[in-house]
Amino acid sequence: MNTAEKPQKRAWTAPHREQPLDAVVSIPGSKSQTARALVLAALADGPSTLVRPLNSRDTVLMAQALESLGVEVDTSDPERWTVVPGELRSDAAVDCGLAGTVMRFLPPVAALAPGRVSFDGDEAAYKRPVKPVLEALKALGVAIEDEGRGALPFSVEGTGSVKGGAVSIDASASSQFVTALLLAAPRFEQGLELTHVGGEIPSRPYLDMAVGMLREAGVTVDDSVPDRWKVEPGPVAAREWVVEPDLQNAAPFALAPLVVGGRVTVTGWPRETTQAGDHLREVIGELGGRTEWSRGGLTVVAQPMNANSRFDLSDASEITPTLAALAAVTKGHMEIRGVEHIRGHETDRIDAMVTELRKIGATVEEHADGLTVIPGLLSASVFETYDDHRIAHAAVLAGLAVRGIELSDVACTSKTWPEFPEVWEEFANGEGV
Ligand SMILES: O=C(O)C1=C[C@@H](OP(=O)(O)O)[C@@H](O)[C@H](O)C1
Ligand SMILES: C=C(OP(=O)(O)O)C(=O)O
Repeated sequence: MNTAEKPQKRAWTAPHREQPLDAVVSIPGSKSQTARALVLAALADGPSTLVRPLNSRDTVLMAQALESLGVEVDTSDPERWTVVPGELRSDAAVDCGLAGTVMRFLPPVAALAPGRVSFDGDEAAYKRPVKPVLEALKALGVAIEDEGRGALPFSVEGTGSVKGGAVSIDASASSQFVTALLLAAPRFEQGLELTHVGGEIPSRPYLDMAVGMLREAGVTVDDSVPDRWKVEPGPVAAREWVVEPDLQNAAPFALAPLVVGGRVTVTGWPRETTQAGDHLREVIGELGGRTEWSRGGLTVVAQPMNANSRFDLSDASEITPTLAALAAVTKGHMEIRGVEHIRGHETDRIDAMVTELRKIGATVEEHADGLTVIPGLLSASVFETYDDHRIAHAAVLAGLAVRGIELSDVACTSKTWPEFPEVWEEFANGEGV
């Protein structure tokens, strides 16, 4: 199992490449599916297995947190994790690291434990919003101690059961608030009727993923009314969860041919999926690239790029930094909108990309909900990565085009892919991976 420790910072020069690519890459499992499968397996009516789970800081933190809550999680076989649920324990201490999935998905699970469960995480995690989940739990009768912060650190004082019922939240800052409550809801005595009240919910495909996986576990979920979910109380079925490759982590690889030419195949890209990263296929097409199903996956083939583009990435916002970096090192204007909520991701990603792309010579206009990038005369810089794996992905894509870009820290990629630097190096320098 990979370590859940906050990684030591490591400066790293991104590899530069001039020749077109011809590569086939395998991407580790989806963070979001692994996190959901672990939670559902922990609440299930028997032992479950996860096939090809993601083994990275976020998912190891999730596994360790569940273990501290009394669930057996055996990660000794990296291809197959087994989860044996048990009586939930209190007096547990959950380390969330910087993982949104852990800090949001586990408080409703902790509410089912018979006592106090404390939550803490990295300093950068203290800025990330959790309030709507905590307020919803309070409204459902669960005692929470957060000194009014609505953020880490906090503790959940469970009584061994949650009554459930109707509750409203504002999920405009993160879809994870909804997912968190839905995943634990079948174990609430009365189930849950959850209504979203507020601005648009971002990252909607993740809600389809949550509802889809709940249904696969035999739970009845009614999502027929927009922004309202009804989850019936009942057992969560133990099962085998087969985890797909993580399509968000595929982004820098899939976009690389648009920078240096050639073609790249991401193996095992599912033909049908609820993963938000699947939106990349559409984005690549709109940029002028071609995608085809070949060589055991999705192949991206470089073609002359379209000059100007505009994207609403509210559904797939995690690709914003990487796409913005692509815009800086290719041609034309790119406007990205609909992603105000990424200011509350691992770092303020809009602010970070505006700063770092200007440093390498791009002209960047900042909007409340996005940015517009116009390439300029580019030169190498130290690219600050702000503890954020997606900013590191952006930096390496820029580094393919601009020789000598140094990432202030590449170890932050361990959040979702500890081997990322070595895999990227081999990809960028080699004939194929
Ligand atoms: O539920 C999930 O697994 C996720 C939902 C999204 O969160 P937001 O809705 O906060 O964007 C996404 O950005 C995150 O990487 C994973
Ligand atoms: C926003 C992200 O992560 P988290 O699950 O921590 O919110 C991400 O992985 O891009």
